[in-house]
Amino acid sequence: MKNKIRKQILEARKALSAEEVINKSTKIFHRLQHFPLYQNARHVLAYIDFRNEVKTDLIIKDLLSSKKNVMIPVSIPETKEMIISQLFNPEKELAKGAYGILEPKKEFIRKVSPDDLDLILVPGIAFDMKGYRIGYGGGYYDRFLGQQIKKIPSVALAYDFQIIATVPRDFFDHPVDYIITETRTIACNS
Ligand SMILES: Nc1nc2c(c(=O)[nH]1)N(C=O)[C@@H](CNc1ccc(C(=O)N[C@@H](CCC(=O)O)C(=O)O)cc1)CN2
Ligand SMILES: Nc1ncnc2c1ncn2[C@@H]1O[C@H](COP(=O)(O)OP(=O)(O)OP(=O)(O)O)[C@@H](O)[C@H]1O
Repeated sequence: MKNKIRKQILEARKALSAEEVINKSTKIFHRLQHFPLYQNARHVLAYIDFRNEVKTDLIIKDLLSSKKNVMIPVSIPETKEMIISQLFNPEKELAKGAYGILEPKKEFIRKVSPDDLDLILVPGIAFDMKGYRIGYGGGYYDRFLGQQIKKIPSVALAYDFQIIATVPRDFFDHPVDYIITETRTIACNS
């Protein structure tokens, strides 16, 4: 079931033009900028978008220019775990890593404890209103969110068409707290 939904939504996302991706991502960025959790956050886990995901370049620039701490995930395919690394200069520090996603080059990996974060921005393929999520199937974010000692607020960034009626739930799934799309901000309070 998750596989079928994944395939369907990925097809729709693939069909977006570069212009649509930029327009929608810019709207999502502006909504995020008005969001108090974002305004007050000092340590933010972002992600580096790939394959037509909601773009994060404006967000990362905004955070860095506000002297905030930006972290990004580094995937470890062997264990399907991710470590998080602080990013200072996206132009200089990144190169293609696992799955073709941009990651810090070895010399720029600056490992940070997940407990030092105060906001997590979550990528994904499909979400429901309760915050349940379908990703690429690696379980990276489920493992990561399950690892936390204290609960850190999480905000998914998604296009409207990525919100579906219900995402099938597994015992290891961790719902996100909010979803921001180009037209709405959803509080999942599940
Ligand atoms: N931008 C971004 N970064 C992210 C994620 C994400 O969804 N988006 N992840 C969120 O979890 C993690 C990476 N997870 C991924 C898991 C699988 C595949 C993938 O391409 N899988 C192949 C099949 C397996 C393989 O090639 O080994 C596929 O889908 O065809 C990509 C990313 C960490 N970083
Ligand atoms: N906390 C966990 N401990 C062990 N295995 C887990 C955990 N979370 C998820 N898994 C495993 O990871 C696999 C992927 O789960 P799922 O399809 O829900 O991933 P996803 O949320 O779509 O992927 P991603 O988080 O990488 O975007 C499942 O086979 C599941 O058994």
